Amino acid sequence: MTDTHVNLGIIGSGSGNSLITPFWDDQRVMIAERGVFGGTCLNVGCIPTKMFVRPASLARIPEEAARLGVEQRTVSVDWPAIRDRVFGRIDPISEGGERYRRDELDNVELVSETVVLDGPVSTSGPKPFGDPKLLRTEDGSRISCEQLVIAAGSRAVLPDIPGIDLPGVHTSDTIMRLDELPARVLVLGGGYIACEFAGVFSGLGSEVVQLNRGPRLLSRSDQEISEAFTEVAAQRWDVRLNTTVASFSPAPGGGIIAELTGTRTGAGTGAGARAANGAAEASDGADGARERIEADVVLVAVGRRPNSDLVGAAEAGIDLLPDGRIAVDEYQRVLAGGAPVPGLYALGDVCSEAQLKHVANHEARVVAHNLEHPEDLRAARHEAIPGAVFSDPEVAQVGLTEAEAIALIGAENVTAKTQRYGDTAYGWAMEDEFGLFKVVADRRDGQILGAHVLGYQASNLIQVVIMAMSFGIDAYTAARGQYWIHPALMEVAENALLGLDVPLPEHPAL
Ligand SMILES: Cc1cc2nc3c(=O)[nH]c(=O)nc-3n(C[C@H](O)[C@H](O)[C@H](O)COP(=O)(O)OP(=O)(O)OC[C@H]3O[C@@H](n4cnc5c(N)ncnc54)[C@H](O)[C@@H]3O)c2cc1C
Ligand SMILES: NC(=O)c1ccc[n+]([C@@H]2O[C@H](COP(=O)([O-])OP(=O)(O)OC[C@H]3O[C@@H](n4cnc5c(N)ncnc54)[C@H](O)[C@@H]3O)[C@@H](O)[C@H]2O)c1
Repeated sequence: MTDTHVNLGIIGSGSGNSLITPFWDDQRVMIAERGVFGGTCLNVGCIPTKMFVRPASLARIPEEAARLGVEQRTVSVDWPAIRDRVFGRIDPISEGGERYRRDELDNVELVSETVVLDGPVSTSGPKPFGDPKLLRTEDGSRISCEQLVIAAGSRAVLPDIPGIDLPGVHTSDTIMRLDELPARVLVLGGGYIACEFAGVFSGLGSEVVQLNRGPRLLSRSDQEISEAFTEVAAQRWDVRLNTTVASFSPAPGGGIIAELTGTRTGAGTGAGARAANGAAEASDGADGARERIEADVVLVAVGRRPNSDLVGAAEAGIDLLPDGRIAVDEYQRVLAGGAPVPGLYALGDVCSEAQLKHVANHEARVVAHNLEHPEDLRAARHEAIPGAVFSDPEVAQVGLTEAEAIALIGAENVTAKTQRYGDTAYGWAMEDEFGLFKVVADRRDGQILGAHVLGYQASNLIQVVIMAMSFGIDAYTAARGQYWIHPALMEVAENALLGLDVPLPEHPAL
């Protein structure tokens, strides 16, 4: 590649790819992608994982049907067919997107390799974009960018455990492409990714053992929801809490042996747990030897780190947060020495606290506007960011947990209501046993501070509270200012809102 100058440079083809709007049709654009075109969400994240979640949920239906007097059987699970359906749809989208960027746009150059910042960034220079931002490719070519966006994402953290590099030890990047459904899966971690894959593999019929370092799964969720999720998960697969892995080693007949460390508490009691306990080689007997678990594959899901190092951010003098994220201001402008670098933006996992696709996409819309309108910058909105864990059961949340609300405004000013699905009409129809819809609000004015949902369709049911929070609708008005279809499951949200101890507005809706 020869040295070149572009009006817009973009590092990363995930949400970064959406920045190339028609505005740039007559200007030079360079987009760099070191991996598979389209980024995490499309290729190894949100989309394929949820395409596995759906068949896993279907495979579990007989358990629920039996409670309602219907006998069904999941006869078989065809892993290669499920996998090929997922990637048969995704891979062509990635390939088509790459082809379009590479071949069909005269003004856009796709650089399919790692690019890094070449030298320190400058907070001065001519208005409005400052000094050019310089990049270096692997072959040493230089790209000078009038404006540059770092949308370099994040990658799985691999803890320093002996044997972590054995072939049977996977991250979410590789585990979905396995040749066959593993009979025994060991999942390390208790967050989003670990809980989603534990749900998928146990639903499809694998024996799953999930190890978490802390005392609860989804420990950043509201405590009541996290405890309830941990309890239900432990009935479906084997959950080991306060436990991690000291080492991995190859098992004699293939597979992996994990040597555990930590106190073993909270082990599951349900069908999945019993099956998986059978696969565990408990050997922490009187001799003090550590317990060992043998599995066909291991999934390591203990967090993701921002890719700021892969773009040479520290070397270029960019401010980094303690966890390695690039520091940005409210307009998504990258900071150096505490000051914004003109014409240099970051978005998505490389800079955001919430590593979520809808956040990366919102920030991309903000950055797209700011690139095109440098004299009319718009700020990103980071309030009421929702998230959902598509495990079995689902968990969804928005805003503050009850504990966070108490810490912020004092226990005397917080009201919370947890409505059980099972105490609503549709919950009776479902014979629901564990679903919860919790709302947290400010007792003084009824402002909704957060919502936390566990159970069927949690990711959809929560949207009504996200909307109320986003538009500043108080809890009473959200509940009584609209009709709720009877007897839809959504009544669980209405009942939770009505159960809060909040003042009535001046003219309360009836
Ligand atoms: C298994 C899994 C499931 C997920 N499920 C969900 C979900 O259900 N809902 C949700 O909201 N979020 C989910 N997420 C999170 C979501 O995928 C991310 O938040 C989102 O994709 C981040 O987008 P991004 O554009 O910031 O980064 P990415 O999409 O990761 O794009 C960054 C790109 O930059 C490239 N790159 C990095 N450095 C360089 C360099 N120096 N030179 C050239 N290229 C470079 C990378 O190769 C990468 O392709 C999931 C994540 C995972 C891993
Ligand atoms: N549905 C979604 O929106 C979705 C799905 C997947 C991923 N994501 C995003 O990706 C991010 C990363 O996901 P993640 O699950 O890897 O990380 P996470 O930060 O959500 O959870 C990491 C978990 O691993 C545990 N842990 C850490 N070190 C450990 C060790 N050595 N042994 C055992 N347990 C250990 C932690 O206690 C924690 O429970 C999420 O925070 C989320 O933002 C979102």
